[in-house]
Amino acid sequence: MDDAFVQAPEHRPVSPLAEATGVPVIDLSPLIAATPPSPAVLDALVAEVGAACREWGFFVAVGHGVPDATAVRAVDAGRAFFALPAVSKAAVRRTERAPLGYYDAEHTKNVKDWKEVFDIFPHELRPPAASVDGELVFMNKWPDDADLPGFREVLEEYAAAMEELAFKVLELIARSLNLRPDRLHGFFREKMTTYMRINRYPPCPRPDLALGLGRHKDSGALTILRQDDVVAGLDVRRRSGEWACVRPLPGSLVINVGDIIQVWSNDRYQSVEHRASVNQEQERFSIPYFFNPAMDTVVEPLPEMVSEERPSRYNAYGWGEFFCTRRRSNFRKLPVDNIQIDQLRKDKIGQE
Ligand SMILES: O=C(O)CCC(=O)C(=O)O
Ligand SMILES: [Fe+2]
Repeated sequence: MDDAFVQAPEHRPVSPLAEATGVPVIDLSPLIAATPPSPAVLDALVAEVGAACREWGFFVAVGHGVPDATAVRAVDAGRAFFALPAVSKAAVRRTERAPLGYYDAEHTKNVKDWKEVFDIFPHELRPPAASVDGELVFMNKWPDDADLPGFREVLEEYAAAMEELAFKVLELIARSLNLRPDRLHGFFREKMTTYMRINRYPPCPRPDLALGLGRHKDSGALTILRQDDVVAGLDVRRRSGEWACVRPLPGSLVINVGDIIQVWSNDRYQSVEHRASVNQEQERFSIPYFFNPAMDTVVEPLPEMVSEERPSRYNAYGWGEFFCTRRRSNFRKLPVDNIQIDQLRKDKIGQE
């Protein structure tokens, strides 16, 4: 196996993984019922979501209202895309300037991931007419409709369902932090940098040495992940340092808070490390939806989350620059690791 894929010994998959995951399973069905939930039911749901974000940074959502058929069509569309001949995939390959589309050489913490991906922006960002040199172009690259009829429509339908759910979860999170229900919505109204990805992790001859996706924290606000219904692979890092496998639960969606919610909440909620393991026998598919704010968002602890007893723990940073730097660096192996959110901490605790 190519050395580029080999993880440092301390980050190689360990076996056996923690048996029971313990990641909370939360039933969101009160949110999608024909009649709005009673205050008591809503309060109970908000408390559950708050506890999961505080203690795990992750939860598994059921009763989320996204029709299974919509998700299954999206996974099948992904499967068909990756099965296309290399030349068709190369036609929509990501470039340094236009970082959406197909890619098979992403690195996480400078080690190559055992995967191929296809990325779209559900709301494309058209470059301004007088585009600055080097500015990234977030326009989708769709495969030829003759190769893959209906591909685009299926993914757009799935992305629309994700967006609807993302705003509902955002409201639950705002409520759980004692904020106005729509307090966070404004960050996502215009020019949002939300993107959706289809991951394919091929079978790997040395799953003990490589990872489908190296350990990382999601840098955006929220991630909603449709895992493979059958093939396990998502591992979440516990405070103990142990990796726990989030076993597939058909029809569920795995939701986690990213670095931005950690910062907005001034550390009340945590963005937790996770990774994708691979195996020798079966390919695995997953579809993360990264719900990210507008390009011009300045991320810092919300004033409501800061007090004399709990001063702001982070320096403000420009999300657009952070995001674009990441997209650029994913393009190739760098001599240093990417900037991590902990480097923006005022106290630098936990800095790697
Ligand atoms: O494929 C998975 O299970 C995890 C994907 C993920 O964490 C990511 O793409 O950021
Ligand atoms: Fe992730």
